[in-house]
Amino acid sequence: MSELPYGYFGPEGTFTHQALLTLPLPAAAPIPYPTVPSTLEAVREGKIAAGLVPIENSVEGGVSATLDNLCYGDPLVITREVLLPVSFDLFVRPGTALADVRRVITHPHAAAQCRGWLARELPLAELTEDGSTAAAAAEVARPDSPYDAAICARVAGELHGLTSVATGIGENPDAVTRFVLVSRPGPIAPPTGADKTTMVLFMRHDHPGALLELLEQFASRGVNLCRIESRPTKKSIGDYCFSVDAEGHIDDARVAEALMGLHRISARVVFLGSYPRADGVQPVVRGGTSNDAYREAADWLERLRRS
Ligand SMILES: O=C(O)C(=O)C[C@]1(C(=O)O)C=C[C@@H](O)C=C1
Repeated sequence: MSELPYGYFGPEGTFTHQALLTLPLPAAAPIPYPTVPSTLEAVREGKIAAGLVPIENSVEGGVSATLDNLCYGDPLVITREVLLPVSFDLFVRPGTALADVRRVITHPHAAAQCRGWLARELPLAELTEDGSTAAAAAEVARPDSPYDAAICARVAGELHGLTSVATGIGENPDAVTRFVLVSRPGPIAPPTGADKTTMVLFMRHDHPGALLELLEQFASRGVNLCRIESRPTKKSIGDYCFSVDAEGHIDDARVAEALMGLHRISARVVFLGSYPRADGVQPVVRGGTSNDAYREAADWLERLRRS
C-alpha cells in the first residue's frame, strides 16, 4: 500500500505551506485544504497521514480555529511542531500603484499583524479578512477581482505574478508563527529530552482557586508551562477551559504524575500529544522530579508496604 500524503492549510504559498516544506515529507505530493477544519477533517477521515495547521503567532496569539477543532472534534494528536518567521508584503496586480489601493484582502491573523501599517499608509482602504494569505494573492491575481491588493508572503505574491508595493509591513519584524503536524491517535514517539505535551483542561466546577488547583498539579511536580490560554467552552458566557503546553513528555514521570493528578481533579483532560520541541530547548529538571527520583520513591513506598 502506498504511503498517504500530508495535507496543509493552503493553497500553495501560505505560510503553512512554507512551514510544511521544512519537514521530511512522504513521497506523495502534499494536499492543500482551504481551511483549518477541512485539513483536520481530512486527517480524521484517513485521507491524509497528517495535516499541518497554524496554532499560535508571537504577535497575535492563538489560532482559535485550530485550538477549538483539536479540543472539540474527534480525537487527534500533535506529533511535531514547526516555527517559521513570518514577514508580510503588500502585493498588487502589475500596473497598480500603492496610492490606488482601495480594497485589501488577507487572512485574519495577517490582517491583525499589519493593521498599524494599513492605518498609517492606507487609512482609507477597506480591509477584508478571509481564507488564507495565499488565497488572497490568488484572488487579487484575477483580472476582474474587486480587490486591489493582498497581504501575503513573498512566495505567494510571486507565484501569482503580482508586484510588491510594500515589504515588511507587519508590526513586528521578528514575528514567528508556530505550526503543528496533527495525526490520528497512535503510538507516541519516545521522548527526545526536549519535548512538549499539549492538553486542554476542563474544570469540574467554578470556585475560588480552581485554576490554581490545576496549576498546582504542574508546579508540585516541577513541570514548566510554555503556553496557557483560556478558551470558551461554548456552553455559556463565563465558562472557560484552558489550553496548555507543558514542558516534557508523557513518558517523563513528572509529566505523567501531573496528568494523573489533573485527571483526578478536573472534569476532563483532552490529551493532544507529546512531541519534540522545534527549538530543542531541554527543560530544567528540578531536584526530586527526575524519572530516577520518582522510581526511587515508588521503590521506597513498596518497601514500606512490604515491611
Ligand atoms: O494564511 C496563511 O498563509 C497561513 O498559513 C495562516 C497564518 C495564521 O493562521 O496565522 C499563518 C501565519 C501568519 O501568521 C498568518 C496567517
